[in-house]
Amino acid sequence: MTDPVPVAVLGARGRMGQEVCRTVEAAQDLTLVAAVDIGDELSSVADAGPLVVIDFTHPDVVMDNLRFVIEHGIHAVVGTTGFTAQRLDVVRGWLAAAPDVGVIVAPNFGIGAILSMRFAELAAPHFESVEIVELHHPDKADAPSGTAAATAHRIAAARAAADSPPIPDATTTELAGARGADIDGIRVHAVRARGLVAHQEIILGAEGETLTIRHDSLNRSSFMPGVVLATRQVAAHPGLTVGIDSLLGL
Ligand SMILES: NC(=O)C1=CN([C@@H]2O[C@H](COP(=O)(O)OP(=O)(O)OC[C@H]3O[C@@H](n4cnc5c(N)ncnc54)[C@H](OP(=O)(O)O)[C@@H]3O)[C@@H](O)[C@H]2O)C=CC1
Ligand SMILES: O=C(O)C1=N[C@H](C(=O)O)C[C@H](O)C1
Repeated sequence: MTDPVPVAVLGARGRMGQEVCRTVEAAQDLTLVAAVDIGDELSSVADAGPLVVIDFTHPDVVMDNLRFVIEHGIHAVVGTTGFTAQRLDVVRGWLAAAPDVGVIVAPNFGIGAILSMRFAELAAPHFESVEIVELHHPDKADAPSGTAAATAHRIAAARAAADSPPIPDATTTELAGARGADIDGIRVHAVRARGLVAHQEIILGAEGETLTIRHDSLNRSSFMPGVVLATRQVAAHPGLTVGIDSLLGL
């Protein structure tokens, strides 16, 4: 039997971090060597000797964390949101100097959420209209969600590849925000309400029919199979991997 993979968790006292620590401790092939949160020294992560760092912190700090981890030759599984195309390019730049290091950045590790994004991408060119509604707990720092932004980018790319016409919208008078955010021409609406965890609807419309693709994360255990899969595989995937679709064969 091989030794368990040493894992450190950043954001360990947070909602996701606590769930990830419990999951790592319960997995026979993984071992938790550091659980770090705000106020702890990042150097304690390197001192603990992890093969993989899992980051669920905050969009404002995740880039500093990633640079530290990559510079120390540690693989990273990142669930923290806030990754723009520019940020991903910066990560690729750091990885160019550390070609053996693997980094997986995924806006959503829930298998159902990942599938729903794929379904939306497939459906979008076949419908005149498409809008996204994401619904989350009110303690969430970022809006719209990373998942919604990624879904919008993928839908827009699929529509562009299919030469889809612009989405119809006759709005000429608007209270700011009423039509949501515009991400690559796709309208994204964010709802925050106590009791919710993480939910998303992609509403597609054509003459005489609508299709609604809905995903619900009812608790944070929904993200754990994807996090564990990425943690097990990241060392075998040097460079930057965005999303875990490829690990799932999608
Ligand atoms: N990819 C996915 O599948 C998922 C992604 N997420 C994303 O993960 C991130 C975290 O979400 P969630 O757990 O709900 O948020 P929380 O606020 O509950 O947890 C974040 C934790 O990170 C801590 N933290 C802040 N700065 C640092 C730092 N510099 N070093 C170490 N820890 C730090 C926070 O401390 P403090 O509270 O004191 O600031 C907090 O304990 C968000 O970006 C969220 O969108 C969430 C769910 C699933
Ligand atoms: O903050 C959350 O809770 C979540 N964040 C991720 C996102 O912004 O997409 C993933 C999931 O929606 C839960």
